[in-house]
Amino acid sequence: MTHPPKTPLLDQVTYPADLRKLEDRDLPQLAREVRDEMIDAVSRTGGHLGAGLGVVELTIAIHSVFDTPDDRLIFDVGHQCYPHKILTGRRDRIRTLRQENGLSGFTRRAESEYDPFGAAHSSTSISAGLGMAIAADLDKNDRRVIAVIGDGAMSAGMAYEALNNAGALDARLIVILNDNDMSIAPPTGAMSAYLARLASGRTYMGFRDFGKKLTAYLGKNIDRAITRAVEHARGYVTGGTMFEEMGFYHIGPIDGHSFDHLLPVLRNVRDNARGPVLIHVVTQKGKGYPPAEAAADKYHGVNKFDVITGAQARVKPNAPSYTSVFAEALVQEAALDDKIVGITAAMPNGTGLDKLAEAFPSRCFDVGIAEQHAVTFAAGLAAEGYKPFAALYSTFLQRAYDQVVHDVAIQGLPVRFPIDRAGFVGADGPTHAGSFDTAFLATLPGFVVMAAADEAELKHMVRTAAAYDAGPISFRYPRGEGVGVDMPARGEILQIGKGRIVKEGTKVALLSFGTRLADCLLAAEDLEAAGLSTTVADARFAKPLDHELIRQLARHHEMLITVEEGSVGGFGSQVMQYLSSEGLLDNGLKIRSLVMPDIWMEQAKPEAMNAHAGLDRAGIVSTVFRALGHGVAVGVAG
Ligand SMILES: Cc1ncc(C[n+]2csc(CCOP(=O)(O)OP(=O)(O)O)c2C)c(N)n1
Ligand SMILES: CC(=O)[C@@H](O)[C@H](O)COP(=O)(O)O
Ligand SMILES: [Mg+2]
Repeated sequence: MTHPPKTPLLDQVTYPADLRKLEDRDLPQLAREVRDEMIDAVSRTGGHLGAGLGVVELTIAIHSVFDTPDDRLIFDVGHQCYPHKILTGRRDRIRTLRQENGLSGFTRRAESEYDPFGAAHSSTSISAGLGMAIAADLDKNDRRVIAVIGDGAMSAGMAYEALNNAGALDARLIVILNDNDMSIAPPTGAMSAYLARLASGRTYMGFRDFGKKLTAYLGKNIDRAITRAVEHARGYVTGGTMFEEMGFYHIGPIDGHSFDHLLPVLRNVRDNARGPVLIHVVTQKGKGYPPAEAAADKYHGVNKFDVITGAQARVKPNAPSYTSVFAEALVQEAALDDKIVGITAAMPNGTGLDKLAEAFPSRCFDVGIAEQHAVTFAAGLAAEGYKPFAALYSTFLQRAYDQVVHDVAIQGLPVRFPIDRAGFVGADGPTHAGSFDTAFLATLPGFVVMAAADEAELKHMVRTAAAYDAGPISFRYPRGEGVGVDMPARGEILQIGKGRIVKEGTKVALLSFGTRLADCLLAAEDLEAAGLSTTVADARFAKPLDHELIRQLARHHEMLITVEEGSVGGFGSQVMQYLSSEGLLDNGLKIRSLVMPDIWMEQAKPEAMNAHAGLDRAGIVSTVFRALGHGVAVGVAG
């Protein structure tokens, strides 16, 4: 590998049509060059490396055999799509990955006609593919639809809902199961074990007999009912796979890095498949880059790195990450209370629950990519007197909302919800932003909804949640590092529903919910310098609200501004509801509610996103000036 890479063959390929002009014998070289290009690019941008390295040959083979973009190719999650982007007219922008105004780190319809469906949350590809396959049938169009889904993504219930429906509809859908025996962490669950048995139990098929068998099953002029009966009988004789029992013709396992395996199978399926087909390919996450192959996480998500050594750039943090503060606080409380248990949905490292698993392996559960199950599993534990901490990213908690309402809130079960990645997350963009959790939780009767203003507050909230058994309780905190405050040896138990005044003033009141407090304090300095005496308060709770604090701020200030890194409908809306219902808006109080803007904000650095949203120091100051009728507007705050 040279750096920057020499790519004479790839230089001839801008789109798949160029790729399809190459001979089969050229494709291994093309794969080497795509890999080199991708490693070089991600070494400069950071991003998801391991998954894409594992599907270089598969991506090339699919674009070589199928007539993309007319044949639809959908990647599940989409974090493995960098080779696909390099081969579909976006190589020239691949070094803008996940940056402001750059390429998305996932597939996006708005970005390319080669991305027929956006992704980022997992396990959606089969459903979307089925929709497109049925649309093709209704249009009497013979386009093919291919969904590439990983073994990790196959641990989510939605994938089975789709398989179940596809099998029944006998849809012409091609599902390629990319089995690299990895999720972000090593996979969990019975499905993973089943796939491992399939991958090891059934030797790679010889292609002569395979070709005859596949053509016999898939043959154009043989009545489908007969072939399905034959296939079903085969299942009884040879022990059909779960996929076959669900109506799919199951092919594989085949070697997902061998063009000698991939090309004949894909061509045969392209030319003969009449019903749903599942092709089981076995690949290696991180393939072709030794530092990734050797890493426990296969370089799933990496910072910028040195291509030669694989050493990732590490910025020395000024303060511990919120995730590490949560994890350490939880382990500390779990050591004192054996009813505390942790649940993660395939994100042990991302949520920090790997630390709980190390300390108390029998009290930490990785349920796979199964957020709905995670929440109701936690509810079951709570029903039996345990104290479950279901740690989910804000964006992924969205997937389990009905479970939160129906299984936890209505029953008033004391499930604890540590909500990580709350607010803007930066490089992952709108699909991963933690925008809505306050809005969708604070509307639920009986829910306690907290937000940590800094890492010390987070430690208090972990202790408070551990001690709170009266019903469901959540606490949100952002991606990244804290602000560098002094840390208590152990968190304190906060009084439920009580906020705190951080700075006394008389004219303007800034009421913060969450980590925007730091910017509120800086804005207060600027406002004081402009002669505006400013109070800063930390609400701590969006539910129950601190009515006494809010009344005091409303009655003794000319202006009240709420600030939160969340969508409209959250904390500020709760405060407005209270103020209006109490008649506290009837005496001319100037009020503004600063929230994340009502747009899908594309990826950028989180601080830039907060500035664009008017949620930073300058945006808060300009809002006050505008509301008081003087000064210039800064930022785009609405
Ligand atoms: C609903 C949801 N939960 C969690 C995640 C986080 N996540 C991203 S990729 C991934 C693992 C995917 O594993 P697999 O499908 O096997 O793909 P691989 O990385 O192995 O190629 C997870 C858990 C997500 N994207 N969506
Ligand atoms: C693809 C995916 O969904 C995860 O890898 C996600 O990008 C992780 O986000 P963090 O980097 O914030 O842990
Ligand atoms: Mg995998």
